[in-house]
Amino acid sequence: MSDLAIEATGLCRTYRSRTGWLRPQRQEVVAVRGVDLAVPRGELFGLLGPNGAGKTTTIKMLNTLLIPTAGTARVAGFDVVGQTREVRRRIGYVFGGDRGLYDRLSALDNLRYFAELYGVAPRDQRRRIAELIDLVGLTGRERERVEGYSRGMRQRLHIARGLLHSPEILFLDEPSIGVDPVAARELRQTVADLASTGTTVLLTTHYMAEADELCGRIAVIAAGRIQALGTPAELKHHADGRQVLEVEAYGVTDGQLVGIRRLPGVREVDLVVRGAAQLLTVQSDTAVDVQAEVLNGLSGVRLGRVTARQPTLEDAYVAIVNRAAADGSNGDGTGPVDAPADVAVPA
Ligand SMILES: Nc1ncnc2c1ncn2[C@@H]1O[C@H](COP(=O)(O)OP(=O)(O)OP(=O)(O)O)[C@@H](O)[C@H]1O
Repeated sequence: MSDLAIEATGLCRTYRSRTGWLRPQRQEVVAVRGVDLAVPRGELFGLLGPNGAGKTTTIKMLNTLLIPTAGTARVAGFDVVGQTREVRRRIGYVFGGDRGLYDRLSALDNLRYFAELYGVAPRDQRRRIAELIDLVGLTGRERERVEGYSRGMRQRLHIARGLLHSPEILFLDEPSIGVDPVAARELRQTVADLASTGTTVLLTTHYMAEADELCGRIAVIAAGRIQALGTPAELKHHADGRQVLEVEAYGVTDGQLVGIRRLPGVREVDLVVRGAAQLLTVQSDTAVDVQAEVLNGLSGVRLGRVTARQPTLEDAYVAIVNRAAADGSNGDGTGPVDAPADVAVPA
């Protein structure tokens, strides 16, 4: 038996579609362009990246829902193209969102139904379902209809469903999407508990903090390629030599952002909306003090708290994704990736 739960070599996927009906045109999107992965059994591995990076496409190839256009992958030791049945028997797949549960049924009845569907032996069903309800923290609520469940509870029930047939490997695609912070914390606890049972977990997420807390190693994917891979501590080195200035502001204009991006020593500029305020984050070289220049560039804007701090893993992630966008690191001239709304364009 291989020590690797997941191994991929040169995995690629191109989508071909047609647009227009009068003069149909063929369109090609290269979603994944040469992904190599080696995930040992029992690891909680994170796949992180901006929108459109290729995370879901990668997961779908690994769990046999999509055929790679090039490259190979083995999951639980079996080939994802030639041995789909063996792979499917050993994996679970849980994706974020609301689909896939019966609202009118209780959690218990949902799990009973899916246990039948997944072929869990009748004599094992009762014990397995009880174990899973306990694992995902729904004990005491299992007889209530799912329609009354919060998003977080539903998501934990999804995880229980994905684990019914005791998979060796669980793919968790954006489990915390749309879940409030408290429920997201409970969800993270569930994932951590699950990993401690020895199940290999491949988690995709947009949230660096989530990956940081949970994952042994993280691959940052952008433009269909792995741009960086390592433990959270290793990834943090991508922001070495930088310092971060955070400014709470009200009404920063695009023109001002462009001006700040052009300041000497500025490496990344990121603006996110936090309630009524904006949070401007400026990464700069430690050798250059940009604070006075940045505040000068914001003249006329009402400012709140101004904080200088050390870079976090999130800052390192922004640096990795932006570097990929800046050098169009697709390597084939297809240009930069789309940065998500909450990730800055490169300075
Ligand atoms: N069925 C499809 N047909 C055509 N293009 C597709 C299809 N599915 C995905 N794509 C494209 O492939 C690229 C990668 O998409 P993918 O869904 O794998 O990214 P992702 O990292 O999971 O993004 P997100 O975080 O937004 O879910 C994107 O450019 C996307 O538009």
